[in-house]
Amino acid sequence: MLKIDDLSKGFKNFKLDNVSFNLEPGYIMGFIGPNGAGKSTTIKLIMNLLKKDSGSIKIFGKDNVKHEKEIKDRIGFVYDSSYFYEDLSIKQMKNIIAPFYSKWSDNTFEMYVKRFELDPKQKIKKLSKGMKMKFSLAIALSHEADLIIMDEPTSGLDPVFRREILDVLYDIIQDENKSIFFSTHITTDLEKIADYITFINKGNIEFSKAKDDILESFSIVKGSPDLLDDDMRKNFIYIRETKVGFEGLTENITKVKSLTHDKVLIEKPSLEDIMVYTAGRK
Ligand SMILES: Nc1ncnc2c1ncn2[C@@H]1O[C@H](COP(=O)(O)OP(=O)(O)OP(=O)(O)O)[C@@H](O)[C@H]1O
Repeated sequence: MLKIDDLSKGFKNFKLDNVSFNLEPGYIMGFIGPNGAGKSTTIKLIMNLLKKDSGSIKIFGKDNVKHEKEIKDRIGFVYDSSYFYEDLSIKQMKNIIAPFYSKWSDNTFEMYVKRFELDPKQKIKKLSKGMKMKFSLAIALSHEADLIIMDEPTSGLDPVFRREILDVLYDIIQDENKSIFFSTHITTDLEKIADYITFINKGNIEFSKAKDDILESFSIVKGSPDLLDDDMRKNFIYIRETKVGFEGLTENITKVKSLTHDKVLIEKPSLEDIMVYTAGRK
């Protein structure tokens, strides 16, 4: 579906550095990372809204620039800021967008408009942020796209809207030939629906793996500060220390257990823990 190899793009104060990852058909991949890590830059490069310096982006096995028109016909794209004409109504805007897609379906669009409780006569400028996102999503889902790409689709949405959007995404993925790639800061959403997580930090991919493998491979360790000698420290990605104890993230729990003779408390980290500790690593 999506294959990115050694993708680089430099700005004055930032470099997206040899980014590589793959997304197979039938899966949802979450794209996470701190502010300014390079998520939107990567998505813009995928959508050919920015020009890469080097590397390759293949979508449906084809170069994303050479075959842009054909590829975009099969992509549903949801961008984080509104790109609609504010003075038009939902229906008028839809009428402008629909002819660009070879497989546009008014029936599907109307189904989503109903499901999202949108009024087709309402002007775009009168829609709330959540309603605009729903409208974007209705557009993205109404032309039988095989790949849905979204930049922070759930940001700023309340939990009820968010859950509904996650349900829609989950329904789409029941078709094993479709995939979804989306960036988000809301890692709990990914814990619910993502199959794969790609984590970018300062323009570099930290990991791109199955969510279950990620959650399985990391552990949070809590213990007394006197356990932290140099040997022990080497096993941690990040350690937060106070006078009374430490808390650290490790990928090497067997070694930590043997060094501490089980005198530590071990917990399973959330994706947020993994992201925060990995990003905080010195
Ligand atoms: N057109 C541009 N010109 C110069 N620098 C840019 C440009 N676009 C992005 N950047 C810089 O590239 C870096 C990565 O930005 P990007 O928007 O990709 O991050 P992000 O991971 O999407 O962040 P956020 O989570 O805050 O949305 C930032 O330092 C940003 O200032």
